[in-house]
Amino acid sequence: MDFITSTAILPLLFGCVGIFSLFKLLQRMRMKAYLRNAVVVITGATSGLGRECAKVFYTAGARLVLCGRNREALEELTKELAASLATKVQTHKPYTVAFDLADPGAIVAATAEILQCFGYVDVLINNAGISYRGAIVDTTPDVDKKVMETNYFGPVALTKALLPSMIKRRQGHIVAISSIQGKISIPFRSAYAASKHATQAFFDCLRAEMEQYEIEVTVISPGYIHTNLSVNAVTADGSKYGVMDKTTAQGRSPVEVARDVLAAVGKKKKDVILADLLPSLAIYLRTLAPGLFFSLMASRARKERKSKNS
Ligand SMILES: NC(=O)C1=CN([C@@H]2O[C@H](COP(=O)(O)OP(=O)(O)OC[C@H]3O[C@@H](n4cnc5c(N)ncnc54)[C@H](OP(=O)(O)O)[C@@H]3O)[C@@H](O)[C@H]2O)C=CC1
Ligand SMILES: CCCCCCCCCCCCCCCC(=O)OCC(=O)COP(=O)(O)O
Repeated sequence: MDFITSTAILPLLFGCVGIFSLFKLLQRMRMKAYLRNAVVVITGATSGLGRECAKVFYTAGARLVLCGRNREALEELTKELAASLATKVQTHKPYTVAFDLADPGAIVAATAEILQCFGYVDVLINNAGISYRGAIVDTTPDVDKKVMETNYFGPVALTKALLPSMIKRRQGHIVAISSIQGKISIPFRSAYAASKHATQAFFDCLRAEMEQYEIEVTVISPGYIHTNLSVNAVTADGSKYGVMDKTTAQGRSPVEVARDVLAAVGKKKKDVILADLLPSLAIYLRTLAPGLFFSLMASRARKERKSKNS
């Protein structure tokens, strides 16, 4: 046995580890080269995950176009990035473009402004979004529309507006920040879950249709992240929810999630779930045992209703 170990198994083991390390190294080098100097547009860069994505892509040497509604917050972020410590790669001063994704008219003008910054776009990260809290029976159609405009129609319109220039160059990468709720629906999130399911469906179609032009599509579905998403959420009557939910507060750090987004984009992943075991299992349960999943969700709705009424 000792003879076999020393003459066959150990060299084989070292060989495998060596090949694996070399593969990882090459993958990292390819990823860095892909993102260095790439023109990356990030929507919702004023806060939360978008803001952290701006930092990691900036540090990776990307040429950024930062988008959001709040012009001052975008300028502030640009200054913060410029003041950040020197990195190993050359960094570039970001451009900013302020517009409202829920305003279809604004997207046409914003696209022209985005394309003027560097002349083309390599990566579009559709990150901006709002969440929602409410019962379906109490929710006004205007609230459903607002969530769909921000999370679905806006990103779809921006993507479509940027596609012709990507197709012409036969180069580009579209990223959609969806959610675990783009894979499963949980009670009292109807408009949000619907917008994220629509996002998943649209960008899955886009991936298939863009393959001929070598344009990549990545859909990223995170679980809870510690941002202001719940605070900024809209309620059934259109007012701001204004509460930092426990689930949000206990969510992953946006810094870590932004690093995972950078890696997913760099590796040109097609579909990525960034969540703990339970949400990941829930996705399987929804597919393999839908009846059981629906019972669990109904019980969750009962409990939530009870705790609200008590
Ligand atoms: N936090 C979480 O638990 C999770 C978040 N996600 C997703 O991550 C993405 C980022 O959210 P997160 O960082 O958490 O939340 P934040 O509320 O911190 O950030 C949302 C961003 O979207 C922008 N935004 C909102 N509405 C509009 C609009 N009408 N037009 C343009 N920009 C808009 C905001 O910018 P401004 O207000 O300046 O316009 C802000 O920069 C969202 O798509 C969300 O669904 C997914 C899973 C979990
Ligand atoms: C085989 C055993 C399987 C057990 C499965 C039990 C079912 C557990 C349900 C788990 C539900 C997870 C929901 C996760 C939701 C989530 O991560 O959402 C991310 C967001 O987008 C958050 O937005 P919100 O506005 O809702 O805070």
